[in-house]
Amino acid sequence: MKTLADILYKVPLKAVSGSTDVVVSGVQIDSRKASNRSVFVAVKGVAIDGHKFIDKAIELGAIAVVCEELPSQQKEGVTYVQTESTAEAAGILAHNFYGQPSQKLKLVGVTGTNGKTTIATLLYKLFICLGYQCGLVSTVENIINGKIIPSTHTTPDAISLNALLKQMVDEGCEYAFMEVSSHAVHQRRIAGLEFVGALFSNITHDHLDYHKTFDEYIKAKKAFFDGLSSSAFAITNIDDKRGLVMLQNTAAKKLSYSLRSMADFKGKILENGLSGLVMTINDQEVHFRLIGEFNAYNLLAVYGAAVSLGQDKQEVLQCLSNTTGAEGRFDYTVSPKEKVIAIVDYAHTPDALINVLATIKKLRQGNEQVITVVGCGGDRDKTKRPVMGEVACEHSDKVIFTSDNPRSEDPMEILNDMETGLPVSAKRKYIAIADRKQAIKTAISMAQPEDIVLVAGKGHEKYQEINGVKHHFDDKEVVQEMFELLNK
Ligand SMILES: CC(=O)N[C@H]1[C@@H](OP(=O)(O)OP(=O)(O)OC[C@H]2O[C@@H](n3ccc(=O)[nH]c3=O)[C@H](O)[C@@H]2O)O[C@H](CO)[C@@H](O)[C@@H]1O[C@H](C)C(=O)N[C@@H](C)C(=O)N[C@H](CCC(=O)O)C(=O)O
Ligand SMILES: Nc1ncnc2c1ncn2[C@@H]1O[C@H](COP(=O)(O)OP(=O)(O)OP(=O)(O)O)[C@@H](O)[C@H]1O
Ligand SMILES: N[C@H](CCC[C@H](N)C(=O)O)C(=O)O
Ligand SMILES: [Mg+2]
Repeated sequence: MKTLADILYKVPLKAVSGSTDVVVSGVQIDSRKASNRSVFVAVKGVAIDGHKFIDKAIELGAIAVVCEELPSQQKEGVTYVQTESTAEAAGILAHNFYGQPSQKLKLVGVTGTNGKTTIATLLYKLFICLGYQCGLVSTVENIINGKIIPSTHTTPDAISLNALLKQMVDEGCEYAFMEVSSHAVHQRRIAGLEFVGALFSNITHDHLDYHKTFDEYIKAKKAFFDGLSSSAFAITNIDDKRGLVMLQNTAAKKLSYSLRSMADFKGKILENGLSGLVMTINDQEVHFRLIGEFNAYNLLAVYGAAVSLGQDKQEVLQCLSNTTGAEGRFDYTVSPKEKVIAIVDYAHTPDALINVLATIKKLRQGNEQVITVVGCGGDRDKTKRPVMGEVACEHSDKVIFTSDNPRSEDPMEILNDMETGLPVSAKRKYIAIADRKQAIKTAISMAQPEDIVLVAGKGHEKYQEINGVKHHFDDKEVVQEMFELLNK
């Protein structure tokens, strides 16, 4: 049983009206979830101001309200707490309410534009292989010792996140690996958490709809490292232009990885083909099942984290050598008869698309064509659309622009955005087919034996979101269907 005073521990207070010596039943940032004796935290959101729902939460039983502005009319028997940032307070309150779970686990966070899911998933798989009980918080799914809990965000809101971490503690986990999105840092979903380690993968164009400028986006990611304690470690990719900036103001122990220069964790690719990567990591030669240079970076980051967590280098490399990546990341199938290669990948940023197409280019053995099916999400950063259109055309032989979660937007408008700015030479290369299933089928039927079809943008996703409704859709399923047809 916890009181309001217990969970206010470490929350910077401006004013309190009413008693804090009251037993509370939970913490909520959504008034609709308030119930008897819960604490409602009013957060100013992107769409709406949570302060508007204070009375609604009290009607549903909230016994205390944490807010940035005290309401002029206060209700009898309700405690009002004023604080500078309720988003920050929500994290700390949730952490206290759930028994400070991040202190009972070794929590490692991964941030960066691309590679978070891959790195966090590899860490989870590695530590399971090393014999530990672990948890994972990721875009694809959350996992507690093998048990899957569906995921709604890359990084859940502070309440769901702390509840999940508590469940990990209750189920005996020693380690937890989580993705830390820039939205989560900016919205303080991670406030109050104690990380033993943090990793940076890279930063490139994405989410400018939300952060407005690239500098703001960098600042959001950097704030994660700025908040680490001196007992934590921070590992960065020094081949990324912003790699060192990320660690500029951190109190944590600074470590680096690189494929190009001297670093604490130094890798060198010896072979890079469809059967995997052969590389040296700090002079040890190892074969990995993962494909592509970008995965060499992900593997270095994972190795660095494992060694920093005190694991045996040999055992780490042995486990990693057998590990496969995350679902829908360079996920490939070969058609039985024509040997067409279909690759389903979650590349949904210009940089990820360049990387995956560069990897494919290196895998080509002769004159096989590369046919790319790609779209851009609706209600998301519009400035990446023409860039992704251009990247796809520049690095593929043929391209089909199609829909990728149009959400509330008109799919044809998104396709138009992708087409603007394409050079004349590219215009002969592409067609637009808004229906994603039709687009994938067309690409596969256009393919000659041994050609490569890249289906980019949705990876593991099992839906196509149109006007607020998620319709079942699975890129891999459509590829399989088409391969079966070809085989008849
Ligand atoms: C743009 C964005 O990040 N939005 C997130 C944000 O919502 P918001 O600021 O719009 O909230 P709001 O609707 O304005 O409401 C403000 C407050 O009022 C409360 N409210 C609202 C209505 C009501 O009746 N009662 C009530 O109390 C809300 O609970 C909220 O606390 O806070 C919500 C609660 O934490 C999130 O669920 C929501 O994620 C939306 C659904 C989303 O799509 N987010 C994406 C962009 C996202 O977060 N993505 C990143 C990954 C990005 C990457 O690839 O790196 C992620 O971590 O998943
Ligand atoms: N280290 C990397 N550098 C660049 N691109 C990468 C890297 N790792 C993966 N990718 C590419 O980016 C795509 C997304 O990878 P992943 O899901 O691991 O990233 P993420 O950061 O979790 O993305 P999200 O923010 O959407 O959850 C992959 O499908 C692949 O094409
Ligand atoms: N975490 C990213 C995922 C994008 C995936 C893509 N399929 C899309 O829907 O745009 C986002 O929410 O922006
Ligand atoms: Mg992810």
